[in-house]
Formats: sequence, C-alpha cells, structure tokens
Amino acid sequence: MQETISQNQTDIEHGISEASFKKLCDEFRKYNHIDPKLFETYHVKRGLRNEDGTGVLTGLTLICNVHGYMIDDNEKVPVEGDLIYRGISIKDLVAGCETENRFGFEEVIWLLLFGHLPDATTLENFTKILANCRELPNYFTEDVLMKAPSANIMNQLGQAVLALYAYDRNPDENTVVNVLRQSIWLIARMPTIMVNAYQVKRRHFDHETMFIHPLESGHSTAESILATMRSDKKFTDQEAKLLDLCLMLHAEHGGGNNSSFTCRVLSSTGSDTYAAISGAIGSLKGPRHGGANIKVMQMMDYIKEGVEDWNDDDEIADFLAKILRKEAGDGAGLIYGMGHAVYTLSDPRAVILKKYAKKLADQTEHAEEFHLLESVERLAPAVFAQVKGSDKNICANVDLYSGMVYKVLGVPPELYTPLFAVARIAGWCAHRIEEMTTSNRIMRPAYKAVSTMQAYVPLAEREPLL
Ligand SMILES: CC(=O)SCCNC(=O)CCNC(=O)[C@H](O)C(C)(C)COP(=O)(O)OP(=O)(O)OC[C@H]1O[C@@H](n2cnc3c(N)ncnc32)[C@H](O)[C@@H]1OP(=O)(O)O
Ligand SMILES: O=C([O-])CC(=O)C(=O)O
Repeated sequence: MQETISQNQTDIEHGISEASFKKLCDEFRKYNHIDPKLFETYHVKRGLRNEDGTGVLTGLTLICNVHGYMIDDNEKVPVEGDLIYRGISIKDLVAGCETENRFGFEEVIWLLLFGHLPDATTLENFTKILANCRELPNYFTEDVLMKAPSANIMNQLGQAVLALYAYDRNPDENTVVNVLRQSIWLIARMPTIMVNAYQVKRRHFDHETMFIHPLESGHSTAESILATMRSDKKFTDQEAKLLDLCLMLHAEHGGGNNSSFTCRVLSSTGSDTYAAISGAIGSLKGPRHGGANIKVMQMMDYIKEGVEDWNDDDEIADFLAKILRKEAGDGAGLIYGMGHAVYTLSDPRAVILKKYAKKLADQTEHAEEFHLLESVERLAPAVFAQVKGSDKNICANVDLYSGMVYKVLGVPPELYTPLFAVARIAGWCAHRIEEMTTSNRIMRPAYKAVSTMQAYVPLAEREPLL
C-alpha cells in the first residue's frame, strides 16, 4: 500500500491529498486483518488445494489430463510429468508433426474442441476455415485498438475480446452451435488482434513505424503471426515450425489451471463467451501463471547483472537465495519458471522447449545465457529446499524456457504472454463448452465469515475521518 502512494502520486494529487489517502490506507489496515492461524483452525483449502497440495476436485473433464504425481497408500509420489490432450500425449502429437514435417497447432485446436484427430481432408478444410476467419471486422483496429491504445498487450487482448461482443449479431445464445461458432472466430482472430495491438503499441508508445500487413490466406497460424509481426514479412519455415510447436505446447492444461478455471467459473453463471474469455486472459496475465514467461527473462537480467561469474555455481546459488529472501530480483520472493501446482519431477513442455532452446542457442550469442538458465534450473531446487526448509520438489515449468525460444525467434518481450493466450484460447473454448454442457451448476464455494458483529451508528454520530 505504501509504495502505491508514491507510485500514484500524480493521480492521487488530482482527486485526493496524500494525507487523506494515507488515512484511508490506515483505516483499511485497521479493519482488514485476518489472523493467518485461522486458515488452519477452519481447515481452509487455500488456493483450492488439499493438505497434500493436490487440487480440490471440482469437476470431470474429457479434454486433458495433467499427470504430475501418483497416489500410493494416500501418499503423493513424484513422477515424470505427462500432458495428455484428449487421450494423446503431447509428446506423440509433437513427434507426429515433426515426422510428417507439418504444422500442428490447427490439428490440436480441432482435437481439443471435437475430441478426436482430424483426417487429412478435414484438417485441410479446418485450417482454411481458421485462415478465413482471421480477418477482424471492418475498422475494428481503428475503432477499438487505435482509439484506446495500451502499452500492455494482454490488457488490450482482453479489451478487444470484450469489444467483439458488440460485433456479434447473436452474442448471448449459449447453445453448443452458437458457442462453437464464436469459439472458432475467436481462436482465429486472437493472433490478428495480438499483432495489430502490438503494432499500435509500437507506434503510440515506442514511436516506431506501425505495420498493419494484409493477411495471407494460405498461412498457418504460426506463419501468419510471423508474417504480420515482422516489418519485412519474412520468416523461415524452421522459425514458423518452432513457433507452431510453442502454440501446440501452450494450447491446453486441464480445467484446474487458473485461467481455464476462471473461464469455467464465468461460464457456470451463463455469461457470454466474450466475458468468459476476457476473464481468462486477465487470469493468464498474472506473473504466477502465464505472465511468468516475461518475468523469467526479467529475472535473468537481474541474475546477469548480479552474478559476476556465470560459471560459478556458488555465486548463482547465493543470488537465487537472495531472490527467495526478497533481497534481489523483483522483490516477490519467487524464482520464476520454477515450481508447479501439479508437476513434481518434470513438466513435459519444459523438457521439449529446453531441447529446442538449447539447439537454437548453441553456437549463437545466446549460448551463454542459455547455459545460465540451465544453471538456474539445476541449482534452484536445492536452494529452495534450503531457504524455505521445504522437502517439496520444484521442477522447471513451461515458462522457464519459452521466453528464451521467443527471444531467439526475435519475438518482442511484450508478446511472450500474449502468445500464450493465442494458444490457450483453444483450451479455454473447449472447457467453456464442456462446462456449459456437462456441469449445470453455478460455481459457488464458501468463505467462512470471521468478522465480529458491530453496532449500527447513525450518520450524525460517527467520528469524522477525512
Ligand atoms: C503456465 C503456468 O502457470 S506455469 C507456473 C508459472 N509460474 C511461475 O513460474 C512462478 C513461480 N512459481 C510459483 O509461484 C509456484 O511454483 C506456482 C504458482 C507455479 C505453484 O504454486 P503452488 O502450487 O501454490 O506452490 P506450492 O504449494 O507448490 O508451494 C508452496 C510454497 O513454495 C513456494 N514456491 C513454490 N514455487 C516457488 C518458486 N518458484 N519460487 C519461490 N517460492 C516458490 C510457494 O510460494 C509456497 O510458499 P509459502 O508456503 O511460503 O507461501
Ligand atoms: O496448470 C497450471 O496450474 C499452470 C500451467 O502450467 C498451465 O496452465 O499451463
């Protein structure tokens, strides 16, 4: 709260004096403290987690299985992670596309939405449908993105998705047919919104030239992003296939991850598709969730500056300990890109991304930085155990290496988390439809009231504060 006063000094000066605002903050602190011990007293499932760290069971799903541990005799046993879309391991989906040297994101979208693999003709037609739906409504970029530009592309994505409600002639009908239609349009349009919002940001905030290139109908999603993001529209097939792989890996992660759950919570009220998806975008932005990918790269800047010898494990470990003790880094006490709510020994996406990041970085100017990132992955678990006194295994998550891959691909940092959203919208849409069609209950957990009663005092008898 204290920092907020100085950060928002000018805003505050316009409406409220600093002294008055300080009084408001003191008032807030006086009446809004909950003794942390009460969470144990009332067995509160903080973060909707059971005592052993497993998630509270809130639903059933056919869409995805995030496999991170086994339960043996009521004990959680750590295992290597697997991520299974509609019964097929992500490793097999990635290997299949690699062997056949083709794009895979469109196939994954189909698989997540419909539940089985498409045949060749269906895939070709579905890819064409997505490409045809990629164009934004007339003047959408001018009227929505350029009228209220934002330096943050995640906020701009959320705003644009909400605005698309007004361009839909049937926005509120929550039938499968209508929501599928909305889903396909939204999945197809997200990359265009992202790139156009980025171009507007470049012009408005960075004083650079803005390129709004026309879309090319034959492009896959990954090719379309690279062609429209870059001023010269040029990219190699290898670059497009790598971006496509990133999209495949980020497309889905079960119903319990925070953004998909947010989408399910909103969907459980009967709200519209645009509201549910913009809520999920807001959730994904958070640095403990999808926003961790940009935080990893910022953390690496702190490490690069604070560690003199990048080959000295002791010096790196000391710096990581400082991060955990909130003495270094952004002050949050988190080693970004490490730890996961489900995975224990490994996140399969991080394993795959690391392999590609290494291949890309080796023999380039990024080799040393990649090596340092690897050291963070190797040293963080022991430092975490020592500083936190925890026996919990923390492994690298998907966000540890994705930023490095994007950096080598020349993707600007402000698009790291938006790219996650461009991929994950496929999973969000599948979960929204599943929530609508199988759950039929409004999400409504409980909060135990721990307030004490207070007497009502007539207005004239209250002490003045401001
Ligand atoms: C796409 C994704 O969302 S992947 C995750 C991306 N997020 C990050 O990389 C941020 C860093 N990691 C984290 O914050 C966590 O590991 C999460 C949010 C991913 C998972 O969190 P949880 O499941 O709640 O943590 P968990 O119960 O496993 O951890 C227990 C303790 O370890 C801490 N912890 C876990 N991971 C880390 C970490 N990387 N750095 C510092 N502390 C950590 C928790 O803050 C918690 O501390 P506390 O008891 O003092 O409050
Ligand atoms: O499952 C989670 O909690 C977070 C995650 O890795 C994801 O959403 O990709």
